[in-house]
Amino acid sequence: MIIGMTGGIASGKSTVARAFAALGIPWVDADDVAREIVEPGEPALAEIAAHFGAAVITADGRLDRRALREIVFADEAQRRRLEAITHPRVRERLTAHLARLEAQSAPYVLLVSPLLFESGQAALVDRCLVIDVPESVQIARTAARDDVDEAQARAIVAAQMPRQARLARADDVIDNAAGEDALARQVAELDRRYRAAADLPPAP
Ligand SMILES: CC(C)(COP(=O)(O)OP(=O)(O)OC[C@H]1O[C@@H](n2cnc3c(N)ncnc32)[C@H](O)[C@@H]1O)[C@@H](O)C(=O)NCCC(=O)NCCS
Ligand SMILES: Nc1ncnc2c1ncn2[C@@H]1O[C@H](COP(=O)(O)OP(=O)(O)OP(=O)(O)O)[C@@H](O)[C@H]1O
Repeated sequence: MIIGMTGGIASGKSTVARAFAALGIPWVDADDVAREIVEPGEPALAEIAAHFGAAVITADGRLDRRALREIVFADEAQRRRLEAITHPRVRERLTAHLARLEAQSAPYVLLVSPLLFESGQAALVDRCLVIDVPESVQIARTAARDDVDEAQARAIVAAQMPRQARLARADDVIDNAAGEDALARQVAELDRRYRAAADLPPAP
């Protein structure tokens, strides 16, 4: 069984994934895979350089992520162009990662992705788990964590699926506006349900 975990920027996906990992559940993160496919030498990086120009490539030939971020979150057409280059490759590599994880005979596995619904990755999973927080919490946590100002955090949130639309597609929801204790309880309860669905005993 593959659980797709999603939520907007800074909703807490990595934090929740670590809590599942502590219960023995393996996971793959779409943001990590999206980084792998633009490493030097990868065809996606060459396509990005051809379309966006030298301004998005650093002196040592790597992707200048900040420069590209500033372009694509200010211009939807450019963001769509970037996604046309990256998303098919991300999906292809995720499929291979998930097959490898499933072969490890874990009770179930997690695909963690900010764009599970937006980029067609939901087709790769059996159930969708949404990590839900109000937008104000997302913006505050993004600005506190990343090298991103509040206006850009708002632009990134605006480029993602609206909160209510995401919730409407959820099979399960974790409310991550509450504290870490409440989060741990919700993860333990879901883990019990997922193991029961997979017909396996609970974690010790
Ligand atoms: C624009 C890029 C270069 C910015 O890089 P940066 O290191 O600043 O951010 P990072 O990759 O860590 O992403 C941070 C968050 O931004 C959000 N985000 C990233 N890409 C997108 C997008 N196309 N649409 C909406 N939100 C996005 C996600 O919530 C993500 O978790 C990078 O995000 C990118 O290449 N995006 C396109 C690939 C993609 O869609 N990745 C998302 C997972 S498939
Ligand atoms: N329940 C919580 N209470 C307080 N802070 C939290 C909680 N959950 C997560 N955070 C903090 O919020 C920030 C975002 O969390 P995290 O990195 O897990 O989100 P994410 O959804 O994986 O983000 P992204 O996809 O943007 O990388 C982190 O700084 C994290 O420590």
